[in-house]
Amino acid sequence: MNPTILKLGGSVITDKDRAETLDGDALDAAADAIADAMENGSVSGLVVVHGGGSFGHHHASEAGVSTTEGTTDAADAIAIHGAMKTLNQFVLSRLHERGVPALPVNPLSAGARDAEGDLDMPTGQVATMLGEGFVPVLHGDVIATEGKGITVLSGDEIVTTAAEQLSAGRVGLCSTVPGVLDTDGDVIPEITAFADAAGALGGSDADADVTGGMAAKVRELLDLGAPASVFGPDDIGAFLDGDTPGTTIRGGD
Ligand SMILES: Nc1ncnc2c1ncn2[C@@H]1O[C@H](COP(=O)(O)OP(=O)(O)OP(=O)(O)O)[C@@H](O)[C@H]1O
Ligand SMILES: C=C(C)CCOP(=O)(O)O
Repeated sequence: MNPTILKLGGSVITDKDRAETLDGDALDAAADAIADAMENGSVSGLVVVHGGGSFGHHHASEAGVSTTEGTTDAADAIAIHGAMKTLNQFVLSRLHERGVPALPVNPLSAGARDAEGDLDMPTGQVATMLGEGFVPVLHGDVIATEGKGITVLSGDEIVTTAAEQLSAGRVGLCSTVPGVLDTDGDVIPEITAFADAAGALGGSDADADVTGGMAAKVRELLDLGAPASVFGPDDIGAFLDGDTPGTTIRGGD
């Protein structure tokens, strides 16, 4: 099976400017699109990953923790991780309400980074869940990091790692924007090098973002040996049905 990996941006399913605030309507719409695609057979194996939005980013920002800055304070780690599990529970419930057999996978308990920052995240449990017909739902999290305590692991990094290890057939990242935008605000159809969009690329509009917004997303996806789509919330259904909405990012093989 070559599963489809779909990331729901934290900025889509939460109000990123207000701490621990869900965007229930946006999450319902995303869950509807996923349930419809499962029901009509457009996707067989699906892995969902969601970002932090105002749950993870708010607590990480308060604690001064990012993908590179760590902490050895267990209370800070649990504040960030606990908020992500709360958001994960919301995502699971909305999927369950629609009959999607979603199961949680918490990265803190499943992986680590070495002193060079390289991520080791085994995905055997995800593959077995897929084989048994479940929809694994992973999320951005904190992760033990050699020499730094814990650091933040972004949902985007989980997407690229899982895509490689599971030989994903399709990879899609849903954010608040309809794709990667150029300096005129138009969607760039295809990016094959960072220079294609560098002039327009920035971080997230949200003050509390600790993982680098669109610029970090594009860098991450260029490292992936398979094409990935970046699109907005209205295009989740189209992506799951096999279209390539928004921006296609093609890195080297
Ligand atoms: N050139 C660009 N094109 C599109 N978005 C851009 C660009 N430059 C900066 N951005 C910002 O990047 C944001 C997307 O990154 P962000 O990290 O917020 O995404 P997300 O994955 O949806 O959320 P989260 O990180 O919480 O999961 C957009 O909402 C926009 O504010
Ligand atoms: C802030 C935390 C804990 C996760 C961040 O994941 P992202 O929103 O995908 O960048």
